[in-house]
Amino acid sequence: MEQITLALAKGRPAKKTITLLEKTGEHFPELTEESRKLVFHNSDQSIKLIFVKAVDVPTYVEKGAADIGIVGKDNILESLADVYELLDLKIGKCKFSVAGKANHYPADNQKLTIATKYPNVAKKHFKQKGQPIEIVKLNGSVELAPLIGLADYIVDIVETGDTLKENGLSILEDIETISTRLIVNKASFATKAAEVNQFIKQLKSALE
Ligand SMILES: Nc1ncnc2c1ncn2[C@@H]1O[C@H](COP(=O)(O)OP(=O)(O)OP(=O)(O)O)[C@@H](O)[C@H]1O
Ligand SMILES: O=P(O)(O)OC[C@H]1O[C@H](OP(=O)(O)OP(=O)(O)O)[C@H](O)[C@@H]1O
Repeated sequence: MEQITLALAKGRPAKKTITLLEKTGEHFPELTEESRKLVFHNSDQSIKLIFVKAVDVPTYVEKGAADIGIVGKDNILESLADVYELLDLKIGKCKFSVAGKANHYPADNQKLTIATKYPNVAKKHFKQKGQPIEIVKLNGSVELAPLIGLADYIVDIVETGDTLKENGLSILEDIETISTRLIVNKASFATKAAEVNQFIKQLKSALE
């Protein structure tokens, strides 16, 4: 059996993903919550685990630097990466929504300014609606943009809705539901079929 490289998103979803991984029966002896290491191996060295910034996971997988990636659907959609998405891990659940100070769009078809961490997702959504937009790409605190007049609306992740509520914003539309997914490099899916399928099988039973 060949070794597979598994890229995990660092940050918010990592803890639940690691718990799930441990449930597959694979043990990573050096992996602890405090560790700052970025590369780990399981006991029989069949899996190399690498920790990558969430937004970079689809790139690692598309380029073949990792055979498998575990990352939020938000990052997969935004990356436009050409990978197979094979499993929904049903964790990290949230959604993409459009929000603003007003709970409706202007009556005319005027160009709207949209602030977001996810320009590709926002462009695709408004293109489908035939709504002209201009994107303001931000890297966080997106809810601030409509409050200070930087944008008319935002496209952002909503989980509990608390951030919107506490900033006086309302949802105009939901775009898509998000959860953590397993993605696979297209070449690896052919050349390491046995290894990849075995890992997916283990994850599926850990999910039951
Ligand atoms: N309430 C939420 N807000 C943001 N992301 C969430 C939420 N709930 C689940 N997620 C998932 O967690 C991922 C974000 O994790 P995290 O915030 O650690 O990453 P990040 O945005 O890359 O972090 P950083 O702030 O370091 O840039 C998202 O890609 C999404 O799939
Ligand atoms: O609906 P809620 O439960 O309030 O969660 C949604 C918020 O969480 C995320 O921000 P994050 O904490 O990642 O901070 P950021 O501003 O750096 O993106 C997201 O961008 C929203 O702002």
